[in-house]
Amino acid sequence: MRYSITKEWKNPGAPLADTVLIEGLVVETVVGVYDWEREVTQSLVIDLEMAWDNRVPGKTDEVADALDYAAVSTRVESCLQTLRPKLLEYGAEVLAKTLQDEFGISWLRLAIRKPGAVPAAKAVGVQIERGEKTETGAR
Ligand SMILES: Nc1nc2c(c(=O)[nH]1)N=C([C@H](O)[C@@H](O)CO)CN2
Repeated sequence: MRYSITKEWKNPGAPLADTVLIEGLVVETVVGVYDWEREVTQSLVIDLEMAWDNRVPGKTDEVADALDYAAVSTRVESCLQTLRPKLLEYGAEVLAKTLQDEFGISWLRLAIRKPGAVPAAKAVGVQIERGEKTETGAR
């Protein structure tokens, strides 16, 4: 008899490790603490890792069961363009809460980079993790 080794078999009750990814999403918005920065738009680069139970869309092949990365990307852009944050920290906090509330994401890791803000660096930025990974991926 053959046994397939599943996560549940190895570690019942463990948080689901599945995620949906968005990497290198470029958003043009007003951002920054200095007066000149309130007069221009600059590029932010967003990386997102979001807990989701991919077993369900993996069975049904229905986007309605998936965390739609296209829909999330559109919301990331509209959120940051409306917010026009001074600090990346504030942008990250509001964006994380917006995505968790609107898409039912239990846990996410979010990085916002601001290329060119420090000319000697490739990019500077912030990274946050919010929420808990649950057994099913749901909130
Ligand atoms: N931790 C942070 N430090 C700084 C930020 C920020 O958002 N978080 N922002 C700035 C300025 O806006 C800078 O990017 C202008 O080049 C400075 N430090």
